[in-house]
Amino acid sequence: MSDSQDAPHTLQVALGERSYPIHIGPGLLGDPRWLAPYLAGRQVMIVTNETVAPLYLERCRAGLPDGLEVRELVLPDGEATKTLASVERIWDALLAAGFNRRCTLIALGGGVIGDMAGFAAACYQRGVAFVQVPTTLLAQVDSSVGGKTGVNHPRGKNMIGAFWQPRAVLIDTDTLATLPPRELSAGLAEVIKYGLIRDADFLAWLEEEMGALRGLDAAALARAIERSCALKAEIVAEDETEQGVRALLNLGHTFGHAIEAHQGYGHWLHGEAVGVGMLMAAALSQRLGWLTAGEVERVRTILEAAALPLAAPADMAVEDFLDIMRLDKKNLDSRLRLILLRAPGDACVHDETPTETLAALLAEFPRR
Ligand SMILES: NC(=O)c1ccc[n+]([C@@H]2O[C@H](COP(=O)([O-])OP(=O)(O)OC[C@H]3O[C@@H](n4cnc5c(N)ncnc54)[C@H](O)[C@@H]3O)[C@@H](O)[C@H]2O)c1
Ligand SMILES: O=C(O)C(=O)C[C@@H](O)[C@H](O)[C@H](O)COP(=O)(O)O
Ligand SMILES: [Zn+2]
Repeated sequence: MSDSQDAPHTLQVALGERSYPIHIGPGLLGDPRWLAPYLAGRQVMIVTNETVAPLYLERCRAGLPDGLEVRELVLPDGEATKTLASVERIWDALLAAGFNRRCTLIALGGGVIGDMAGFAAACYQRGVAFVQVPTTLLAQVDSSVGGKTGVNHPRGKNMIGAFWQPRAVLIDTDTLATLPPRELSAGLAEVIKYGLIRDADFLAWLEEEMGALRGLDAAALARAIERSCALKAEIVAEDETEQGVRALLNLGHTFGHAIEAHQGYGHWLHGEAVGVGMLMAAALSQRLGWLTAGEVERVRTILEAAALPLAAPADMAVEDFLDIMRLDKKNLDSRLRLILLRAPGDACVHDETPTETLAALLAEFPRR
């Protein structure tokens, strides 16, 4: 890549006085220019996990200016640890260190760390500063932006949480070099989501560039991250607390969250469950007469090219799906609200799917 491509790009999440930048580029971690401006005071806690710490904790620490009181908390890894008990560990560590309201939490890791550290920041002494330093593709394109924080409940994903915006998002694209291929594919599911809900040109570009993206081509990844963040920032700025358009970001999630909860958190990666959930949403859209068979096939083909699963778990019956989907946070007045596709690149919120149509889709969708 040329120097100009290497220079970090900055986007803005426009939320009035809580607006914040998303810096995207290689080599950001370890460079004090990027973290220092967003620290609330001298007390800083880096929250990370056992996988990420040996890879990037030292570099993150090196990116902090001298003279700070820096603590590190290394949590266990995995979606199954996205619990209130883990968040309590963060609060315990903050109190043990005597951290006050002007402390800053740095979330160094994937979406699990980001969601938990963000929720800990939202509640500690009724709210302290935090900075997102996402190290998975999924976290870089989605979870680090927009301020949804929280933890899982055995009955449902992200059931306990808060909207709490970070002071900045720092995306060091170099961190993707160590990401396992399965995690890269999981992140690609959320990237494909943006194309499907709002940007048909981006979807077509992704179809062309999927090989480059899976091969960790730096320029292709940088473009995918930037376009994804721009679309998310635009939607969040329009509807921070999901009263309307933000719900489109949930394409595939009503089905996907049901799979994650039913299978036991961590057995299916979030992105894998969302990927197959988007195919289910596309297939349901076809049953409602909105998508053609060819358009559903297009969705299936791009998910396959991203090496994502295309079938639901063999042991999930129709009622297993419906029981969990009835608890979904989008539902109002006991009606299921689903995100469906009018066309690739054009999603909508729909709460009038006949139960028999949904049940038939769930019964007939392929299992693996
Ligand atoms: N808040 C939101 O808006 C939002 C959006 C999307 C997803 N989420 C949540 O995010 C979570 C999924 O995030 P995720 O996919 O990042 O999972 P994750 O946080 O579990 O990270 C995936 C795996 O990659 C490892 N890892 C992280 N960075 C690495 C690196 N650079 N190199 C090697 N390994 C690395 C992690 O330790 C973990 O094992 C789910 O809990 C999901 O609900 C939240
Ligand atoms: O930011 C959003 O809004 C999203 O829906 C993004 C999703 O990719 C993400 O998985 C989110 O955590 C789901 O939110 P939830 O409210 O359905 O738990
Ligand atoms: Zn998601």
